Amino acid sequence: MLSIALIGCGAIGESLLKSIRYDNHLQVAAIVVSKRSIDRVARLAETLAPGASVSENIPDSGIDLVVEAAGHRAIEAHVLPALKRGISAVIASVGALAMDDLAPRLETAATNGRSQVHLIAGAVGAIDAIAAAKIGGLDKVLYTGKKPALAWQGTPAELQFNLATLTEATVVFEGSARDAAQRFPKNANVAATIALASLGLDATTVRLIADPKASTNIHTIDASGAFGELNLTLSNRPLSDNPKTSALTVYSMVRTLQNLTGTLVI
Ligand SMILES: NC(=O)C1=CN([C@@H]2O[C@H](COP(=O)(O)OP(=O)(O)OC[C@H]3O[C@@H](n4cnc5c(N)ncnc54)[C@H](OP(=O)(O)O)[C@@H]3O)[C@@H](O)[C@H]2O)C=CC1
Ligand SMILES: O=C([O-])CC(=O)C(=O)O
Repeated sequence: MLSIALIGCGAIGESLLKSIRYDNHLQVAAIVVSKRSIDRVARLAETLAPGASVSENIPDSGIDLVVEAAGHRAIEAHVLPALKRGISAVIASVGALAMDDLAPRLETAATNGRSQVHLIAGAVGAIDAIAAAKIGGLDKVLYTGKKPALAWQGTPAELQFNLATLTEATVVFEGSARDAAQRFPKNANVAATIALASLGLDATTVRLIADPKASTNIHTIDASGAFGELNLTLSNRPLSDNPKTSALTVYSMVRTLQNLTGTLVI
């Protein structure tokens, strides 16, 4: 039985709790949330994670694994200290690794604590294939992320375009995966994931598109190298609680957790 501290209980966190509720190998022992969310999440936990503590901090003992679904700042506040304490972590907010020196700090914390960081594939696929292709040598990796226009609300795209009146698919960003992840922390985690698995944050090219005609989150990877070529398109249904986030992200998180407790894993 893996005893989990879930960090964040928004769209992903709540959906994750529903998905793993009856898994005999996983026990959510703690849910770590901001002060303002404690009452709301304590009510949710009564049915979705009975017995879990709900507080602002990871308990001092009894936790085997930290699962982050809270955003970039929570990694700094909760994941880094947990890794140093010897508690491994599963991270959803992979784009955070494009910030400052967070990636090497996570590595140092995990080395010192003899723990491990698992970055989920999240809303995208073929991470295994591009990571393998990298070993033979990659020439080009382009990620294109297209979402409904309103999924770009609250992002820098809103300052440049009137999202509510767009009539055509519009490129809202073109550049490196590092810039994309830094400027669109809630919409470009997969850009960072693809980059970290392939050519790196600075050499992986990203294009982000707001499309008023789209009803799904469409992720495309075009890669080429010594292995040949890869062209992948996913058309993901968004979570009802958060149109920025695809349901596949939750399933990817569940799969990661199941692989940590399973005996025959794929
Ligand atoms: N890898 C991938 O493919 C994807 C990754 N993501 C990442 O997952 C994260 C979660 O996504 P989603 O659930 O849709 O987002 P939501 O905004 O629905 O939920 C995030 C939750 O995290 C909580 N939170 C924020 N900061 C902290 C903190 N320091 N400590 C504890 N809780 C905190 C918020 O609560 P409060 O309001 O109380 O602060 C909120 O309830 C996103 O921020 C994004 O970075 C998202 C989609 C895909
Ligand atoms: O959920 C998605 O479709 C992808 C996403 O938001 C991200 O990469 O941050």
